Amino acid sequence: MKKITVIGAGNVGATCANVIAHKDLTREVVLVDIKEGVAEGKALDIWQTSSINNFNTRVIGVTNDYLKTKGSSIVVITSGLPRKPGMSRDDLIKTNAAIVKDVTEKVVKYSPEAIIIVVSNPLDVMTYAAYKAARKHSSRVFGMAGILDTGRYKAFLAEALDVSPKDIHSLLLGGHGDTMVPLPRFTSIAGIPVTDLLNKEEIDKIVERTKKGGGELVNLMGTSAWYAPGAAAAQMVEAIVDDQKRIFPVCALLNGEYGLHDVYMGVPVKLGSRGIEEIIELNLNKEEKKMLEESANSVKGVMKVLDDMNLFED
Ligand SMILES: NC(=O)c1ccc[n+]([C@@H]2O[C@H](COP(=O)([O-])OP(=O)(O)OC[C@H]3O[C@@H](n4cnc5c(N)ncnc54)[C@H](O)[C@@H]3O)[C@@H](O)[C@H]2O)c1
Ligand SMILES: O=C(O)C[C@H](O)C(=O)O
Repeated sequence: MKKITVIGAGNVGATCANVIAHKDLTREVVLVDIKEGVAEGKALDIWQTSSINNFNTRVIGVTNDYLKTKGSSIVVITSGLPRKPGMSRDDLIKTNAAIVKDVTEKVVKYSPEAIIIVVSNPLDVMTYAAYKAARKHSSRVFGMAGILDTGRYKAFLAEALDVSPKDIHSLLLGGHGDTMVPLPRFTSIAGIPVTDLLNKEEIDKIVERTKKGGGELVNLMGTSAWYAPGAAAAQMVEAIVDDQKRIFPVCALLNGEYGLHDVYMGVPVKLGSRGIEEIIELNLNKEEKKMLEESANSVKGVMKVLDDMNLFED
């Protein structure tokens, strides 16, 4: 049985631990937070739903006690500030980079073999920071955003078409920001191309709403989303625990794929027990390539801010 740790017991971390427990993937989930009592309380609350929701997974909460995370196979990092209305995800970099570096070093000390899934924002650059801090192969350090972003895209499409979201398949590339690249050309409803079912104007409207999907929720709630993000990270955990070889858009380190180097961004990957087992390269048209390049430039701009912070030796 694999031990799973979730760092950060706030909105996303607690939701993720809760969904993992409901899936009954493992015996033990450790939830860690820096705030005294928060992880302990939420873990106990989740555990007390076990007889109601019919699962065995024991969720244990700890305050900053990494010894309890020892030997974890998978660690999800959600610690860090969420944005407020008027902020971009990139505005979080200074605070969250220091947090992500610190927690990753502690995680790796006690669980050197762990696969790390980063959720903290700005996602692509925080995943890069975790990769630098973890000093392990990039197939074992990656980020969650694409499942969330395609989840939003599918929800909007399901509503527009009045069909089940379960029948919608789609892909998305790029950074987890307003330059993300949803791909209508790779979107189908039970195999039927979406372009046969909706006109360009209707699709464009849904693509634009998807790109700003995080901000829409921040404006509604005063903080960012958690149900879909927590469930999306749990779906990645499930694919790894069960060696499912699922194809998901995941924030991965690119080393030449899509003509990009040394940058973390969303691309389709095969996810299994070894982490990222393959990065899938799509045959993009000129317009899609241009949008991906723009997205990469935007992520690189934020990487420069991280570099200037001099948190890492090399
Ligand atoms: N990748 C995505 O798609 C996605 C989606 C949603 C949220 N996020 C990001 O996830 C992060 C968490 O969001 P949230 O809504 O759960 O925020 P939150 O404020 O509800 O929770 C964050 C938690 O992290 C804890 N924390 C802070 N520093 C810590 C440390 N050093 N060690 C352990 N715990 C620490 C806080 O005490 C808090 O409980 C944010 O950065 C947010 O932007 C990313
Ligand atoms: O939008 C945010 O700040 C949080 C997250 O990245 C999201 O897309 O919900």
